[in-house]
Amino acid sequence: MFDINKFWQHFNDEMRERFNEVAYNAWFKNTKPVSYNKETHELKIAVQNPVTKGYWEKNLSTQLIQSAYGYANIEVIPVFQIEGDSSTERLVTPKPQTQPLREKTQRQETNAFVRNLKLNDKYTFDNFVQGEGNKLAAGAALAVADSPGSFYNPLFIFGGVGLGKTHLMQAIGHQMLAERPNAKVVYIQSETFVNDFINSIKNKTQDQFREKYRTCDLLLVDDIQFFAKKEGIQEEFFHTFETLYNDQKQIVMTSDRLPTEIPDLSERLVSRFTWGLQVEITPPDLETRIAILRKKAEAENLIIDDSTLDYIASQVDTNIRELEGALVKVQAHATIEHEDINVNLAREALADLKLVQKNQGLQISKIQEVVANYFQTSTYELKGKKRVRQIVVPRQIAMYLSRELTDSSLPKIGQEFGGKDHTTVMHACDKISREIKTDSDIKTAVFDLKQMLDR
Ligand SMILES: Nc1ncnc2c1ncn2[C@@H]1O[C@H](COP(=O)(O)OP(=O)(O)OP(=O)(O)O)[C@@H](O)[C@H]1O
Repeated sequence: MFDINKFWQHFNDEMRERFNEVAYNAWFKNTKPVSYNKETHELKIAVQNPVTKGYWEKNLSTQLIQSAYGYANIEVIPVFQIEGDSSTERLVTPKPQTQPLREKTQRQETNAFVRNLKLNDKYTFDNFVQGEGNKLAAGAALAVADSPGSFYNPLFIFGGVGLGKTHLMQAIGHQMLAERPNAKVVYIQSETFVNDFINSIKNKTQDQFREKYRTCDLLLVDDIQFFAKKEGIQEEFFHTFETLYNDQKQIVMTSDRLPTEIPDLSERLVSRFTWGLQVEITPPDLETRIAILRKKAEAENLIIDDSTLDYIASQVDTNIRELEGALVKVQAHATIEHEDINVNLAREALADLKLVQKNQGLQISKIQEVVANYFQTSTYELKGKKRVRQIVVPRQIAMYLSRELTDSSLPKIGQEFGGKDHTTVMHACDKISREIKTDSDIKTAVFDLKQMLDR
């Protein structure tokens, strides 16, 4: 009799030995066996999200089959299903991966020159706290670090300012260097690529430029949105990308928005960027913010009780860099005042900071409220799915105004409108922009609403 729970325990024990804690938590902690069919030998396994599913199918199935064979002498057929993923992050599912043109080349370990540019020692997987807003991105980064060049290539991480995109990207670099110290890892800001390219033209050193970028094992390009509208650079990057991709070298990019939202990014780059995986990081919830602060406090040997951590975390809700800044500020205040850190001290230290971002700038929720009132409908309907004209038009106008009057990305707006796709928002924005020119009712409504929102 094959007891799946006992077997699962046995398999997990084996895997715990093989994987470090971060990887173990990512792939096994929330993965559970569901059922085993002794006729068909299908072993159903529930995983949390598509990244985990992909990783299991590609990298862990064989080990599972072997383990089951060793344990009970049966050949199981693993079948994966995604269960209850409440995550708010978006995962843009890859198009079928096009096969690289050339055969995988033997990695050149010897004589490889190390080009470990400015990786921050602190940006490792161990120091990265996983939470709702980043767990898909973290899983994808771990998967890429595990099988560079073959799993999700390129990996495109996008999201707002200070949410850990650079941290995750560099963690992949650290892991590669830990496993292959001679690997050539190139980490750059996209502006560096631009400057290097321009200098190489000026100094007639294009060969060296190409050598630097086209022969690395891992290319990490931060903030790729700065390639917007730079045609020559895009052309050069396209060739860099092609060479690396065809050699099955891993490419990881970050951006504050999706490739389709980067102005004048060439079609062929947009399409290549979608070959792999695009995954979003969204702002951390309170629990994750507390966990991040706790980790930082431990690293600095600071003793801070839970209620104080809770207080600091509640003051900064969108940007982890600012959250860290708040902790430094509290720490400095304690040193100057020669006092222990507690809630009162934290309150004093942060009093002068206008840290709570949610009151800054116009919020999408405010736009929804004003638009709903104007059209005598409700925010509930604006976020809903009804396709009748009396609701569709206000909804599209609200989306258009959210795009015009806030810094929010299309995915973020989609999310605020009941989890709609960014293409729906894009369509609404295009449509209203056109109709303002041709339909005087729409024009008047948008004009009035803008006046109302202009506090
Ligand atoms: N999940 C996390 N766990 C621990 N630290 C984090 C986490 N996310 C972000 N940080 C820390 O927050 C700071 C900002 O992160 P990072 O620079 O990676 O953000 P970013 O998304 O690349 O920002 P930008 O858009 O400005 O480039 C870093 O010090 C990073 O270590």
